Amino acid sequence: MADLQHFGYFFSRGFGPQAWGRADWDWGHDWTKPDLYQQSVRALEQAGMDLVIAEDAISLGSPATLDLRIRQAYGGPKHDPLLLAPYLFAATEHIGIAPTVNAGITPPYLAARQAASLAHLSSDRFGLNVVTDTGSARHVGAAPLPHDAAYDRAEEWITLLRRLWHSWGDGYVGDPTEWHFADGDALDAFHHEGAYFTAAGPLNALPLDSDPVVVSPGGSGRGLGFAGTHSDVQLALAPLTADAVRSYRSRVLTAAADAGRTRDDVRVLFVLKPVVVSSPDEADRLVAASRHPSDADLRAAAVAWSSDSETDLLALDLDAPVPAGTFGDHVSAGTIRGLLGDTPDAPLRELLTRKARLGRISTREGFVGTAEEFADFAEELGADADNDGFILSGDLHPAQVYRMTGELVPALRRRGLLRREYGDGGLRANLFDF
Ligand SMILES: Cc1cc2nc3c(=O)[nH]c(=O)nc-3n(C[C@H](O)[C@H](O)[C@H](O)COP(=O)(O)O)c2cc1C
Repeated sequence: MADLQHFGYFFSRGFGPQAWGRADWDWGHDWTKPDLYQQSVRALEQAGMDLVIAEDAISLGSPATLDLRIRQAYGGPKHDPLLLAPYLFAATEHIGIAPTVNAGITPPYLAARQAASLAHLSSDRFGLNVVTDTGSARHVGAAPLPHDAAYDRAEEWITLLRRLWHSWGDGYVGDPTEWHFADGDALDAFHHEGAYFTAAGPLNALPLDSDPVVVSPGGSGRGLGFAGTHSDVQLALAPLTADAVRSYRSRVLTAAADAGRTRDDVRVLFVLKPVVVSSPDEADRLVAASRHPSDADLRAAAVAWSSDSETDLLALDLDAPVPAGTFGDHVSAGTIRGLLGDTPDAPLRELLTRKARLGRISTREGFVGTAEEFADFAEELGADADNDGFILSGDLHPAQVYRMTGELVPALRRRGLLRREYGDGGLRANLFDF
């Protein structure tokens, strides 16, 4: 039997129109109502997932590219996943829920209080996915910060949240025989004036047995440093070869060691979007069909990348390289790299063709395969790269969840890679019990 790994789900479109543009839309769920998400998280809990992470952005993006962002609902609308979390907790017992919270948007006192309230309500199943996007600063009257300064601010933010969560010290007594609720003198009425925030303690929420779980997704040097220092889970995006996984893990674990933490204090979970099919022949057929994408396939890829890059790729010449200066300052370097790769001079048609092409998991060229082939792959990365586990990514829609996990869960369980039961300690225990 292989060692157990950790599995979770990234609700990658955020709290928006799940399945829009796909046949699953005709299941007729109303994406603005809780039932769709409650059904999905129940299925994911039955599947033994540690947690569900909800993507979010508070903005529809640059005013110049609003139509690109919403025409196919790639960039919005998005409702606030923090407010969806209580509905998901009410529908489940063990799985953790980690909505995205932007450290530049939600003031630290408010974030600490919301997180503490949700951690109590859910019996410690709450986590926060801390992001540093600065493009939406204008919506709250803040100045956008450069990349590294946004991480400086996020470090100050999370340090303040922890100070607030601990601001009752051992002042909570809770003794009804003496009607003695708490010792005010033990509370930390601190005043913080930092580079980015002014805030005062103590928090007016009851202390917690353990801090809410902190998730982070940033993949730059600063992002991995933040993960090593502050996070319980790194939502990792990297090529899924043993070498790349080992190298990514070691960068996070080195940062953890530098911060006085150990490899057992942080889980590095790699994002994976599997296309699980029922036979190797079917997988081969899908991959072969994608070798020569149709104009409609290229257009769909162009629409998706236009939204992600907030740049109208549909207006460009398909048979010429993307002209220098096409991407404005608002576009993330990671997104540009994701599209251009190592070939910035390739014609756009070739770039989009690559994006539309699929590959087989059995040859490690892509993510199309049978459940057994995925289980082989997960087992191999566990053995060869000491991988902690994976975050599956997709819409939070029951049809999509079952399509992805229906055959995968039994295959992973037969290998001993996926839990069959939960402990009782909430999200932190899900992540650190093994
Ligand atoms: C897998 C993954 C998920 C992310 N999810 C979000 C998100 O939900 N909301 C957001 O604003 N940014 C999200 N980001 C962006 C990061 O928070 C960060 O702003 C961006 O990656 C830039 O930081 P970096 O240069 O350290 O990667 C995500 C990034 C990755 C790789």
